[in-house]
Amino acid sequence: MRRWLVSAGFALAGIRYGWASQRNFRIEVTLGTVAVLTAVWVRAPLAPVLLACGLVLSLELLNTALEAVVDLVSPDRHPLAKVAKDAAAGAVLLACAAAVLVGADVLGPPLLHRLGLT
Ligand SMILES: Nc1ncnc2c1ncn2[C@@H]1O[C@H](COP(=O)(O)OP(=O)(O)OP(=O)(O)O)[C@@H](O)[C@H]1O
Repeated sequence: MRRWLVSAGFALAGIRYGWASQRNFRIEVTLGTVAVLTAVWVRAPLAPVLLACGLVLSLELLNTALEAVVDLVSPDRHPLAKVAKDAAAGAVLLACAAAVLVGADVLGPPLLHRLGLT
């Protein structure tokens, strides 16, 4: 149990670093919070919204980790460093696009109904 708590502490430190250093991570946390609160408000299913948020935030942290490793091993510019960073950024972009589609599909209809637009 103590070892698990120590590991969880390191993991939380990683999340704190992401929050402190990555503007995109802060934006995604904010948008995710808005999406979850909206889902609660319009009584939409929470699971797909939470999964989409988790996917985006997890990939953003992995992207941050990969950027740190690339900067460590390849401080000078290198084509493979570019491939690694661009691919990781592409993964985040794909997850964000999927999250927007999930949000529109899950939150859109009940939100329009709640606002009296349908
Ligand atoms: N060592 C490198 N070699 C080659 N290209 C690089 C290298 N470092 C960065 N790049 C290029 O510059 C882009 C931006 O890299 P950078 O490390 O500034 O990340 P970023 O997208 O600004 O992320 P963040 O703002 O989260 O730090 C990369 O996607 C890549 O195309």
